[in-house]
Formats: sequence, structure tokens, C-alpha cells
Amino acid sequence: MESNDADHIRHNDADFIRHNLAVVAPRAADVTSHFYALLFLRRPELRDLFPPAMDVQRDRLLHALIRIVGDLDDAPALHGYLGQLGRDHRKFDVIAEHYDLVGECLVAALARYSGETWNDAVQAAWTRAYGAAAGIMIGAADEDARTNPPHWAAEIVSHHKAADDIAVVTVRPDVPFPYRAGQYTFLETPWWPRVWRAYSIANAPNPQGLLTFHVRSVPAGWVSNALVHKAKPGDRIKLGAAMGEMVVDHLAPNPVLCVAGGTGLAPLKAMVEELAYYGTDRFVDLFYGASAHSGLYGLEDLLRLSQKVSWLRVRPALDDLTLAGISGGISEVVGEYGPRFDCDAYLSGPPAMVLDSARVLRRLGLNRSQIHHDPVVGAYAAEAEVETPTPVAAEAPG
Ligand SMILES: NC(=O)C1=CN([C@@H]2O[C@H](COP(=O)(O)OP(=O)(O)OC[C@H]3O[C@@H](n4cnc5c(N)ncnc54)[C@H](O)[C@@H]3O)[C@@H](O)[C@H]2O)C=CC1
Repeated sequence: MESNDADHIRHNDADFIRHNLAVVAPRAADVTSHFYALLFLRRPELRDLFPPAMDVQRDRLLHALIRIVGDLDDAPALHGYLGQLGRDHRKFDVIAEHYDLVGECLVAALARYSGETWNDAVQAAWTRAYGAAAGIMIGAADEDARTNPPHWAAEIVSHHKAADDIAVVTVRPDVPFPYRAGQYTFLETPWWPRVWRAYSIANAPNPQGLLTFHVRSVPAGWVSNALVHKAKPGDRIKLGAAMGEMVVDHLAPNPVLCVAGGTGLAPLKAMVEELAYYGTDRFVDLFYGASAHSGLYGLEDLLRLSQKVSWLRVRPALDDLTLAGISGGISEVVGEYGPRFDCDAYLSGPPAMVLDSARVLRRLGLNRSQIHHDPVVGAYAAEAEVETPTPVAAEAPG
């Protein structure tokens, strides 16, 4: 496949691609299955780069395509996303020479499910666009390789159960792992090679270089079950590069609203820690909801911190119980106790909670630019290892 160094996708090509993706959308699962079948037929050895079960992988490809097509008219966003994707693919041992074959298989799979709407113009548009996208991914991966390893090996240094199904796992990477509070990363465990799952880092960067993760085991969740029930100090895992744009500016003057649901607390806890570290003047109102009491496993630490500093207020809520005068689902609670109109809001928890809270905040008058959360599939696919959410306006890292 022809490779194109252009760092943008032509306007006309974008129209052809959008139209074609709408045509194949009802058969999207077949397109991705066919794509991988072609890829492994042509280069069987590439099968070893992927996990034994391909369902999550197929969804990730689809989400990535949807995200790319959604950003076709926004060159900086597209560039940023593709760069991140290129860097992230280093952890799968993907190298530049794989990209041409991937492009050929993708175009062949699209052609097969496009029926009579497929023609030379559509093929040329996909080929050029893929060449440009691959060029950006390869460039970002090469650049990253100058300073970073493809992944970070790390040792588990502590493991404790915060509840029957929740573990707080702390690891020490062998070499420094650069990240910002609020970001997430993908983890690979020794029990499930090639199966990477996203978790947010639950602490701010610290001089010891330790990273903590909050993991809830979900039914049939391979990685989460291994991390909660099998992992112990001394075990070794791998981490992909840090990703995500949900970071907080500790110098801004306006208040911060955090809405956490269950283990979605992790990135918000890291952000609060970072604000504490820099001695912020920002007022932080943290709503923390869970469906069951065990989901409030992080409450004690937060309350302790809120007693020490004047800028943090923590308001827990349980779905069916009144706690400190508050009860109900966390998005309703936020709606009722209302944020300040000039705040920056950070949301993290189950996808439905994030979307619901965002809707509530919009209704209360916050702009889109004031509301921050990870991509609605991306980080949350973390624990949704089996039921992958429907790809609405979504991306999945990897
Ligand atoms: N472990 C991690 O690093 C991270 C985890 N997450 C995600 O956070 C979620 C945590 O789940 P659990 O601990 O089981 O939380 P949970 O089931 O205890 O729910 C937490 C809160 O979300 C609200 N909620 C749940 N479903 C809702 C819905 N359909 N509409 C509106 N609100 C809803 C509940 O009212 C509750 O207040 C998982 O989806 C996980 O993938 C997100 C970011 C990081």
C-alpha cells in the first residue's frame, strides 16, 4: 500500500470515507472479523501479537476507526489521537513494516462489505487516508522510541483488598514511568499474556516512583480477577505508556468539581493528591457515589485529608441509603446539591454515570469545555472486560 507523508486527510477523501463507513456500519463486526482473518492468513506469525480471544481487540479496532472518522475535520485532534495510538501500539510489538499489510487488509475487508457502493474513488480515498494515518502513527512511534521503552516492566510491591472484590495494587516500575495525575495506562499480567486492560493511576507522581491502581474484579474479567484474587507482592506486570487528557491545572483560580463512582475514584484521587502536593488555592468539591457500601472503600482517606486542608469537601452518597443527609445515584445528588457555575468538572466512574452526570451538569449551565472525563469507552473498558459498551462517539485505546 502506498504510504503518504501528508499529515492531514484530504477533504474529499473524508467525505468518501464517512459515507463508506455509514454503509458498512450495520456489518461492522463482520468487517473487523474479516480484517483479522485476512491479516492472520497472510502473516500467520502476527497472530502471536494478539490475545487468545479477539472480541475486545475487534471492538478496539472499530472504536479507533469511529474515533478517527469523527475527527476527520479536526486535524489537531486527529493528529493527537493517531500519535497516541502509534506510541501505544509499541507495547504490542507493532513495527513500521506491519502498517502496509494492515492497510491492505483493512481496505479489502471494507470492500467486501460495501457491496456495490465500493468503487475506485472510495478505494483511493481509504488508501490515501490510511497512508496518512499510518505515517502519523509511525512517526509518533519512532519519536517515542528515542526516549521511552515500548512498555515498562514493574513489580507489585503491595497488594491489599479494600473489599472482597476490590484490590489496591501498588507497583514499582523498573525505570521511571512518566505520567500526570488523572491519566490511565494499560496493564498486562503474567497470567494473561497479550491481554491489556486500562486502569487509571490512583496516585500523583511521587519521588519513590510508585504507582497505585484500584481494581474491581468483574464476572469473567480475566485481568481484573487475576489482579484482585491472584496477584501478590513480587509478581511482575507490564505497563503501557500513560494516556488520557483528564489532568488538572493546579494554578487555575476557579473551583473544581469531582464526581467519582466506585473505583472511578482512582484518577480523581490522584488529582486531589496532586493539588495537595502543590498547595492549591482551588476549592475541590468531591462527590463520591457507590451502589454498595464497599464501593466507598476510599472514603476514609479522603475524609482524613479533608479534615487537614480547608480546600477539600467530600460528599459520599449511596444509591439506596442516606449518608450524611445525602442519598441517591451520584448524578442525581450532583444535580440536587449543584456545582458552582464557574467550576471545572472531572467525572469518572461507570460509563452511564459519566454520561448522566455530564448531562446534569450541562443542564445546570456548565459548558462542554468545563466538563472533563476519559473517553467513554477507553478507560472504562478497564473493567468491562466482557460486556464491551456500544461504540457511541467512543474510542478505545489500543
Ligand atoms: N479502576 C479504575 O482505574 C477506573 C475505573 N473506572 C470505571 O468505574 C466504574 C466503577 O464501577 P463500580 O465500582 O462498580 O461502581 P458502582 O456500581 O458502585 O457505581 C458507582 C456510582 O455510579 C452510579 N451509577 C451506576 N450506574 C449508573 C447509571 N446507569 N446511571 C447513572 N449513574 C450510575 C451509581 O449511582 C453510583 O453512585 C467501572 O465502570 C470502571 O470501569 C473508571 C475510571 C478508572
